[in-house]
Amino acid sequence: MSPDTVFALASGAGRAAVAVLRISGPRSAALLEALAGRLPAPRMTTLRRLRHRGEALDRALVLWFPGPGSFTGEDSVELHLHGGPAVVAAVSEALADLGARPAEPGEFTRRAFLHGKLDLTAAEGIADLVSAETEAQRRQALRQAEGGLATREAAWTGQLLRLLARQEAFIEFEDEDLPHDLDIRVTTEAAALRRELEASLAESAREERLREGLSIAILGAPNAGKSSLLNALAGHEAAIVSARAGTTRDVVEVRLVLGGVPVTLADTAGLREASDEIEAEGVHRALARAERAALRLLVFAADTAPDAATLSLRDEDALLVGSKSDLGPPVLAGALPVSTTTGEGLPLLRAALEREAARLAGMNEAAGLTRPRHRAAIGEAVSWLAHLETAPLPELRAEALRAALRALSRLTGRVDVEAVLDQVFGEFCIGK
Ligand SMILES: Nc1nc2c(ncn2[C@@H]2O[C@H](COP(=O)(O)OP(=O)(O)OP(=O)(O)O)[C@@H](O)[C@H]2O)c(=O)[nH]1
Repeated sequence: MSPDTVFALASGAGRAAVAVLRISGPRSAALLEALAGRLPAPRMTTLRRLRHRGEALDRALVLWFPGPGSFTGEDSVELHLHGGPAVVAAVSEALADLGARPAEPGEFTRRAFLHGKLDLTAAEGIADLVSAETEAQRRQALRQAEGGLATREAAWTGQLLRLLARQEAFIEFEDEDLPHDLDIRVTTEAAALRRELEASLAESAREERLREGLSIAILGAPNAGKSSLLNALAGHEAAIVSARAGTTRDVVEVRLVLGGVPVTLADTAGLREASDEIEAEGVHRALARAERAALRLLVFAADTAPDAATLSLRDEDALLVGSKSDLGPPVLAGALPVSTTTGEGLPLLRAALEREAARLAGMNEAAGLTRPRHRAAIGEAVSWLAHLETAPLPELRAEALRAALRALSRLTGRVDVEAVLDQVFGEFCIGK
């Protein structure tokens, strides 16, 4: 059964100068002919009047992409319509009337994957490009869409296949004149590859934070000036500031961009023995947020002694802020003096935050793992390679290598281990 022919608005919804309707599937050419007359030359922009059942619908630029040289790999059409909702609706109705159906979310990219036009990591990169909000996210997404991660995966897969071919040769031609240390070399090289994969896992937290946004929590005693700090960094009055201790009860969030990294900055309830159950819940939420945040801003006011609850949150992912510096020097050595009243220290704090954002969520040198799905696949390959190192028999080691290959192939969703292995092993043939 041939697949449906689908259509969807590729540009944003609502009124616009131009709306792009995309059509993909075996009936694309027939639909275009029905609406616009004879087919234009492939990939050439042509101005046509679109008609359906005797009714003129629009004058539009039409493009005809014969498969497989299209985004989806199928016959495809693009209609660049006038962007009014009524025009889009009329042309969509005509397409449905002619037997096409509206596409599901992501269906064009899914079809491109099924036709081998891109692998899963590239498809994810395209999804990330569409939702990228900052410059660093755009660069990260583009690198993945252009095959950065797939290239690394291919290199790792290539290494594993060579190891497997050698391990198989060792099993199959055991009695023959093979280098006697072939078997040991497989284990040593597998261990080196395992360490490389582990390094990519260690780096993955930064890439994931960049893709998802970095979480920063502001913590401190009641009245330390946390809400004032959030408002100063956000540039607007997001949180209520008052002289009454215990004003902030829930977590208040603002979105910022720091050094190209999208950040969620959260103001939290002051840490102290709560006087009622609402405040107790607020403190509970503050501590939960502190736990989840990649970076903690610990705020100590110049007019109060450092409190134990906030002090206990000090670690390498905490930045100490000495607030209300207009009232005196910070009470804690190493705290950055800041006053939201005079503005002192705010540029320095912002610079420190940008540095931390780059450290915690910057792009890596090599294309990295940006999703839990990637981490899971690599993590599984790592545990199979660790397994190999202790496996007592060559057959078990070969099996561990196959399992590692299968785990890796889930990254791109494209590699057929057996097929590639036939090819590699065929080349390896030792005169037999
Ligand atoms: N002198 C001075 N006062 C400040 C400064 N920042 C905040 N304050 C005052 O300190 C009091 C508490 O400020 P908030 O920002 O509400 O403090 P908070 O830590 O969010 O307080 P809770 O919500 O109770 O936990 C208010 O009266 C502010 O005006 C500052 O830089 N200098």
